[in-house]
Amino acid sequence: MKLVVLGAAGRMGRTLVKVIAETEGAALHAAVEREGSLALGQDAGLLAGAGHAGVAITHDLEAAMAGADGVVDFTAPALSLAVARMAAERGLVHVIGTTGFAPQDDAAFAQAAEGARIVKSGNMSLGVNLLAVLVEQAARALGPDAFDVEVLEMHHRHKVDAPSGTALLLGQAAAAGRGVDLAAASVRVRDGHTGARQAGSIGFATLRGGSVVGEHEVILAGEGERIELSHRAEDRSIFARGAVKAALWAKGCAPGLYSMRDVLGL
Ligand SMILES: NC(=O)C1=CN([C@@H]2O[C@H](COP(=O)(O)OP(=O)(O)OC[C@H]3O[C@@H](n4cnc5c(N)ncnc54)[C@H](OP(=O)(O)O)[C@@H]3O)[C@@H](O)[C@H]2O)C=CC1
Ligand SMILES: O=C(O)C1=N[C@H](C(=O)O)C[C@H](O)C1
Repeated sequence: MKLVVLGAAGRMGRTLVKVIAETEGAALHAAVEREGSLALGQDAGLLAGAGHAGVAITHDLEAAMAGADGVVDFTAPALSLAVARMAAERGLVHVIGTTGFAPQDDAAFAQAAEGARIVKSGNMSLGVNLLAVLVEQAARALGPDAFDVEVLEMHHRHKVDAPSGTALLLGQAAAAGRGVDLAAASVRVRDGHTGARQAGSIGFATLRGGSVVGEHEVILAGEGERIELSHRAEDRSIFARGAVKAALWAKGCAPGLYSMRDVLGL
């Protein structure tokens, strides 16, 4: 499968180039960065520490997508939205790991998925997607009156969006377990005299610092006992391996909008 890596000089882009080189059935077709990037013209494999790939990083997205089967995209919301439309016009696979979208962007992805095979997830790792299943079960079993749900996350100092896509995915799993709407139930910030905790709310807490790859914890706190379900990412390759697996899986699917739970059969 011929894959285009967007943001090829970024943290995830470089990891993806390495994982593609190691994955049977996947090949690096093109590597894209923004116009003016210092990475333009460099060999994507050498930049990623994966050996010579024979693919020079380009800013020409149209040319990069010509002849490709799919695009793997861990970049920024504006680019991912534009590329979803381009993937739809070409009937391509578009794997979207980018986070930080606005709620109204969902409609644009649903429309693009009429032509493209889109796999979109705030976290592409097996471990986090299994954790989401466990959180959903726990929230369903415990109910909102006896147990309060809080989602904590910590990431490296360079991360630009909050709460993380994973925290929102886990909050969504808790909301689904309880049969409530996350947007209505979530409390994203607490500051000053907040009053007592609102029953049934799903709280979020965000930490940023250093080089932390990604840590998430869902706490279900009751009277006299507390359940803590957590995941620690130690290496970005867990996300990249999930994304490449998603691309290979989606190639055989009809156009549509899929999640990592679909890919992993969870
Ligand atoms: N779903 C998942 O499993 C995971 C998701 N992520 C998400 O992936 C995204 C990227 O993370 P990370 O790799 O750490 O970030 P980086 O900033 O290291 O990489 C992003 C790359 O995309 C490039 N880029 C952004 N906008 C454009 C554009 N319009 N045109 C061309 N290139 C562009 C950036 O270039 P420039 O620096 O010039 O802006 C940069 O090289 C984030 O949203 C993050 O939350 C990360 C890990 C796992
Ligand atoms: O920006 C990151 O680094 C990560 N982003 C994703 C998120 O927002 O949850 C996934 C992972 O935790 C790393």
